[in-house]
This record gives sequence, C-alpha cells and structure tokens, in this order.
Amino acid sequence: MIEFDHVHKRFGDHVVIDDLSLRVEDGEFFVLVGPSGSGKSTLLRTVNRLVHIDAGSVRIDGVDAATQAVETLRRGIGYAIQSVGLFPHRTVGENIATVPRLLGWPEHEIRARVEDLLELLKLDEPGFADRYPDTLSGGQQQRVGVARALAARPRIVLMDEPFGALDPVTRESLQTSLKAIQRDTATTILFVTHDMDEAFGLGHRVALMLDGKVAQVGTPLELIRHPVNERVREFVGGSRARLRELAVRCVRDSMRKGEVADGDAIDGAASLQDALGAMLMQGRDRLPVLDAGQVAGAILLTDLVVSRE
Ligand SMILES: Nc1ncnc2c1ncn2[C@@H]1O[C@H](COP(=O)(O)OP(=O)(O)OP(=O)(O)O)[C@@H](O)[C@H]1O
Repeated sequence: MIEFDHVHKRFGDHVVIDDLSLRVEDGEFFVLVGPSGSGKSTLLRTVNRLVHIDAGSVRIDGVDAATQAVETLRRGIGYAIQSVGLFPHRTVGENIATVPRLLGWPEHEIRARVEDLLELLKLDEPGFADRYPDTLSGGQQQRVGVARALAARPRIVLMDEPFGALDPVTRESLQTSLKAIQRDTATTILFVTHDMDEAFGLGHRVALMLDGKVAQVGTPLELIRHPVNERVREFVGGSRARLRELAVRCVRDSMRKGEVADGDAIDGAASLQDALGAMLMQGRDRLPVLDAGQVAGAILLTDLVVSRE
C-alpha cells in the first residue's frame, strides 16, 4: 500500500504538488493521468525518493519512505520510464538481472528469472538475452525496461509513460501483457500516462491530476459517468466519453444469455468496443457470445447504445 499524506512539493515558487492525499491499495493497478505539467511524474518520483517532498509524507506499507535507507527503498520498488535507461554496455540478460544480482540471488535463480521474463514479455527469440541495447528496436528496449523493473518481483512497481513513443500496435500488445502480468502477480502498480485511453484501459482506479491536485479519483466508469465537475468532464472526453465507456465495459456484462445470433462469435471477455468493431466488420447488428469456449448468448447493437446496468 502506498499512502500520500498531505504531500507538498514546490520547485522555486512553483507549487507542483499541492497538499495531495491519496491511497493506492495492495495489488491495485492505479493510474495517474492528466495533462503535461500537472505533477504526475513528480508525484510518482516521491515514492522512490527521486524527488524530495517539502511537507507531508509518503508511506509504503505504513512505513514513512523518508525514514528508510534510499538504496534499500529503491531495491524494493521496480521503476520503468519512457526513456528506458538501459545500461548500454550490459546485455539484455545482464540488464534484467540488475536488481536480483544486487540482492544477492543465486546465479541459477537469476538465469531462470531472466528466461521467464523474456518469455512473459515475448522476447524469447534465440540469443536475445545476449544482445546489447543498441541492437534492439524501441519497442524491444521498452519491453526490456519493463522486464528489468519486474525482475526482483517487487511488490510495488512505478511506471512513468513506459509505453510512450511506441506505435499503437506494439503499445497495445505491451498493455495487454502488462495487464496479464499484474493480474497474475497482484503487483501494486502506480502508472503515469497522459493518455486517457491508456489510463482507462489499464487502471482499476484512475486519479485525474490537474495543477498538482487530484481532481477526481475512481474507477474508469465512475470518472466517465460521474465527473465531479466540468473540467473533469472535459478531460474525460465530454460527449466522446461514451465511446471510452465502450472500451472499459465487457461483453459478458451486457450480453443476453441464451439468445442466439448468426456470425462469428465474440468472447465474453472482449470489450464492447471490440464487439462494435466485430459487428461493423461482419455487417451484423447481433453476434453470438462465447463464455469459456461455449456459445452462451448474444450481444446486440442496442446493448452497446443503451446500458442496462
Ligand atoms: N527538477 C525540476 N526543477 C524545476 N521544475 C521542475 C522539476 N521537475 C519538474 N518540474 C516542473 O514541475 C511541473 C510538473 O512536472 P511533472 O513532470 O511532474 O509533470 P507531468 O504531469 O508528469 O508532466 P508530463 O506528462 O509532461 O511528464 C512542471 O511544470 C515541471 O516543469
């Protein structure tokens, strides 16, 4: 658990974090979203003390981060950033092994962990672990950066726009991998992005930051349906918010059990946005829905437009 308690930070006269309090629960995928300069990165960096706060406290599992030795604190927290920051003279394998090695893991465990992570992040082509960062594409480097952040199985991982500057397809594939890893390991992830779609696609809860304060915190649906004020409504997308809603709601929750339809079936775990895409592709206004591999019902175009929740 990460608790920000009345955190205050200024650079010169500029207040960047303004008396901010927030709690990130264990095992939560928590996203800080907001426009450039709203203080997201600064807040994230208070957790591993890359930024020193002027007032308030940041507690990790109840312990004030300021009271811990900074090396110990950082070894226990994964950190991945957009510019990646891989060590250029170390191979991929050595980069990923950095923190386990600092923690004194036995060599065979480190090797096994590196192999697991390469597989998990789909970097397991032969000889990949022995390559150097400058021989990798930007997307591969970012995957290695994420693998390195996860290597020592930290309970908390901080991610600052780790998929920025990637093409949309690579980005979506990395988001899917990260969601699965987070779900399987119950790691607490604090993730910064300025991309609202990324925030809503990844976060269990999302905090919208404006001018160093949390304008609203809640589930993606709460922010979309019940913005607390006009500014939040504007950032969440105004009338386009309903389109975002399609991306965060899943077919299973809106399907009609037992009803039948023709066409290629869609999985119950898919989003309503995927269902709309499939309907447009197939030129149909209803599709069969699969649950655990069996046809369990149908989803209709009207179910996307009119919410029954
Ligand atoms: N070391 C620093 N010295 C002076 N000002 C800083 C420093 N770090 C950040 N700032 C300022 O603090 C404000 C918040 O920056 P921060 O990087 O936290 O914002 P952000 O929401 O993460 O933005 P972005 O999405 O552009 O990264 C900005 O105005 C920035 O210029």
